[in-house]
Amino acid sequence: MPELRSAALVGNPNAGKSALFNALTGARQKIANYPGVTVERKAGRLILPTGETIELTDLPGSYGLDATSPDEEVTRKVVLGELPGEPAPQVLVVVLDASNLEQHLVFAQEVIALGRPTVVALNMVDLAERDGLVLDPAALESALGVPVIPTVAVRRRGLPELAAAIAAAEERSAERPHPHTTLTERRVSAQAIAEAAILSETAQHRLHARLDQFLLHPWIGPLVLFGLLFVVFQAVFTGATPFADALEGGIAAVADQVRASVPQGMVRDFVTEGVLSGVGSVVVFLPQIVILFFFILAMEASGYMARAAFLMDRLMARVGLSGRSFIPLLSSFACAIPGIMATRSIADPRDRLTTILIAPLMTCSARLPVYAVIIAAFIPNRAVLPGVGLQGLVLFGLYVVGIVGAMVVALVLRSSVTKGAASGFIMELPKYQLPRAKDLLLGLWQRAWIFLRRAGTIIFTVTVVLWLLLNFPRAGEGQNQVDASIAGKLANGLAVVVEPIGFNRDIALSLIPAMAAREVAVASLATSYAVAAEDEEQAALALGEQLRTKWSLPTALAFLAWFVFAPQCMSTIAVARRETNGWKWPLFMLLYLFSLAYIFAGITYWSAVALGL
Ligand SMILES: Nc1nc2c(ncn2[C@@H]2O[C@H](COP(=O)(O)OP(=O)(O)OP(=O)(O)O)[C@@H](O)[C@H]2O)c(=O)[nH]1
Ligand SMILES: [Mg+2]
Repeated sequence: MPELRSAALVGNPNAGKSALFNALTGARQKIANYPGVTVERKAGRLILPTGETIELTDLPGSYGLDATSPDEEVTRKVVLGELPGEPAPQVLVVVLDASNLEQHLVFAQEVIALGRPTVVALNMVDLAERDGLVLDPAALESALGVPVIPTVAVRRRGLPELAAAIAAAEERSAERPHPHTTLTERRVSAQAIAEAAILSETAQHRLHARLDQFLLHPWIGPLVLFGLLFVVFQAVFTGATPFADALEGGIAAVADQVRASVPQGMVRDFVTEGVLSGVGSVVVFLPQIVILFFFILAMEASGYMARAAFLMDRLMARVGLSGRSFIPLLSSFACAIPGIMATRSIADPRDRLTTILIAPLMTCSARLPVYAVIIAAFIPNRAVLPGVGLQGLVLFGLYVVGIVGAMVVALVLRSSVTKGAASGFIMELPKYQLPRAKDLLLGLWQRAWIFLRRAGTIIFTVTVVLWLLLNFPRAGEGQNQVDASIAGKLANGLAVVVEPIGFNRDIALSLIPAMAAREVAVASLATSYAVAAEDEEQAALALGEQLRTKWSLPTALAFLAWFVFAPQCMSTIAVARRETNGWKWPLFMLLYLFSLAYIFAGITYWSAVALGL
């Protein structure tokens, strides 16, 4: 074989390819316990025991080389070397889930039959042992005709052996011509090979089977899911409050320090009004973000997420979608961008388009600061039932409105622009696993970092620009600075449009910069109130107190309703353009979401006024 330069990890979804990739290359690709996590190929550097460095590619999971979804197509093209200018990887590393051998052998045989240098990583042997399976790698090796290396990716077991086997992988096609086999033939032989490789099996599946009976029960299951989500939103409020208060106090103390030590003038105003009030008002939501992601990551790692998709399948079928759409939609709770990317695992193009179009309706974590600031200011912090706070309940309600909105929109789209029947849904349920503390902490750290980086880059930049636009031209004697500024004048124009739905000029002012990212709405409200403040004492007031004195309850509620729908995120539009190959659908998305935002904010405002709130 010519000098070894490249290898790729192939196998069924959820076999642990990305976990192996991370362990072998030191990368930090997302891993989670459900199929369809990786949707793009990703390359990294692997150093072999021989000292050579090769390029290792992580691929999306696949069930076969003739699969049709966009992510599986990537796998096929890379494996077969169909990408222009990119030769096929020299060594194929087939990753098998040892606890799910028979099923994973079906695709493995297809890859091995290509006759290329191949190594099998028999991964998750720890789970197989846990389930009472004793395997014989040697039997598997002789049945498959390629080296088989037992591994535990998450505990780094078997990695040096795997790397050595990659280095030693041999050219095989000449000696072992494989006839083309059909899927049925491969299924039959998969069963035979698995049987021969399994030395003994004790019935230890019982606990998990019982757990599934309970969690997948037609009506207990949804109840548990609903209850769980409910707990999450309660925790986001109650758990975060002390930390958020401490952060807020810290930022206020820094602002006081700046006021005391920097002489009065533009520099001081810039730091206190622009940076500390503006960016600081977003950063205080870090504890909420961390708590939300703690639950999301734990659900992903434990294997519960895929069960939730299974439970939702029936509901999704009613609106013309399948459980396949559930995972992209669920990812959209973090951010619509990975959510829209995750739709690549949906084979049916119309299912996929519908899912892309409704993904922005899922409440992404960027909305959390907006919701939380309004809820904390306007919704009394009292218990409706023992242990059930009103604030958490309202937050939960906002998430539900987003979900219901998405379902209604899906129903309408599926009977008009993306007309068609729901496609079937099959997804394998992953094994239950206890989330590993290290993975959880790493995941939380990554999410916290993403949040802080946004605050330091995009939110900071937009807030600085806004602060400049708010401060120039300077106000004359007796005139308010915001009224005199460029930003104030621009906002006056937009205010005419949004006044009918109960929005004031301050809100109009925050909506334009918030197109960059939703959290900017909070930062720009805080900055504009700090700039508009008559004196230092007023400027130092927390945003919540400013809102309470300046907004009516109907206005605050209309603002919440607006943010359930409004597509205020440039990056989402950009990703939708890339994933749908054109401007048509992102423009459609902008139009329908802004219309819904306007209509629902208006309905909310006028209903609240009519109710005398
Ligand atoms: N116990 C155990 N868990 C593992 C092992 N390898 C991976 N996992 C877990 O299995 C789950 C799936 O791992 P991934 O690496 O995301 O799987 P993948 O093959 O990349 O999946 P797709 O990207 O969806 O194709 C994760 O929860 C991992 O933590 C292993 O050897 N033992
Ligand atoms: Mg993966």
